[in-house]
Amino acid sequence: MTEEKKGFFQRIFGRGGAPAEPQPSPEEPQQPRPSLFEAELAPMTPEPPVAPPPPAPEPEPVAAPEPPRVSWFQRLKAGLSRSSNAISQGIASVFTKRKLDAETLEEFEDVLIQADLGLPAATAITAAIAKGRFDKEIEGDEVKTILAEEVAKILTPVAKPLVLDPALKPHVILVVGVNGTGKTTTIGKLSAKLRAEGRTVMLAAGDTFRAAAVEQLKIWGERTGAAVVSRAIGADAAGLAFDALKEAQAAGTEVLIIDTAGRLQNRAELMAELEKIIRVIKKQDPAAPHTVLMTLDATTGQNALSQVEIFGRTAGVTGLVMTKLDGTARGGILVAIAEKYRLPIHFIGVGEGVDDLEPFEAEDFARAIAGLAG
Ligand SMILES: Nc1nc2c(ncn2[C@@H]2O[C@H](COP(=O)(O)OP(=O)(O)OP(=O)(O)O)[C@@H](O)[C@H]2O)c(=O)[nH]1
Repeated sequence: MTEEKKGFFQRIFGRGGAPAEPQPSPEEPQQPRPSLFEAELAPMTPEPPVAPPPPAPEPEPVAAPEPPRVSWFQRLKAGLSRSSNAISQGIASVFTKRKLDAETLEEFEDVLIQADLGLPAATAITAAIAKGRFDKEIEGDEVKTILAEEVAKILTPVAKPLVLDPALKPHVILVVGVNGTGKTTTIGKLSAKLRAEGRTVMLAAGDTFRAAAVEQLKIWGERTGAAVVSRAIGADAAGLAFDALKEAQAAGTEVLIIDTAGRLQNRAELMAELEKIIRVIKKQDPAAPHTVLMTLDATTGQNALSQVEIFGRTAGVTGLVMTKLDGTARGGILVAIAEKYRLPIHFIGVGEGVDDLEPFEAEDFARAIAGLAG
């Protein structure tokens, strides 16, 4: 993890936001806290000193420190441990010889492919390891460092903040993705961030198939102070999106986030419905949706590639959010996706809570997947 992380909002929205929460620093010496009791009894005018001086106040009992919340990097690292363990074990079993040779490199390439990084990335990383080191001694830790550097090279160009245009009222964000990938939860988290920044937000419950999804969005709306537009179950999702945009325009809302029903990318009729939603939104504002966010479940392996391919083509995805990176993620796939599609990755989800959405940081991710400390 980078030593000094910029403020969340600065990084994601490119302007000043809520100040970062003060972090507890256990090493710092405790400043003696002024006693409230003494302050209340302090005389208004100084009195002549009275001997003997009062005994020193009893030290205040120090409350037991609250157990620190697991940092998002620790959760990311734990979430990626399935991938990083497989890679670490692969490195330990492959780099057993004293000198680096072609067989070792080939076996290492296989380890990376098994970890979902994809052939082009695996080849590039293996070539970087071979460069200048062929027939020389190499340690596992050196391999990990090079791996992290090479993964960071692939991910850095796509680690981009989500930029909202403040001139738009509203800036329309359409959220798409396969069932259960975390669309509604991500919308709730995003809404919370935007509201904390003081922006007005409207949520459109475009998953008109599932009553539970509409309810879930309403709860997020209530929790985050965002208006929610919904219709009866079974209503036309495109019509709802159209109405929501009209309402947001009339109200001068700054950000409209439209939820959509989850759909498998190979269901042509559902993908056609998504196209219709976009067509109808464009009737109201030809430039909208300004952002098409796609959620990807990090526990999915290779299938994520075809999800990005087809949603990208059908819905014009402009950026990705990788969710569930706190679980048993198959993080390598993100490297393959970045290498192949070069779509911006705006955020990662590291839990189900409202604060568990973080800007995507290429270097942190690269170090975590290589099994290095943050
Ligand atoms: N651990 C973890 N769970 C998450 C994260 N994001 C979402 N979830 C959980 O994943 C499940 C599905 O999330 P939803 O937000 O309902 O997903 P969806 O894409 O809206 O689902 P559909 O409407 O069925 O398509 C819920 O149980 C969420 O709490 C995350 O970053 N980490």
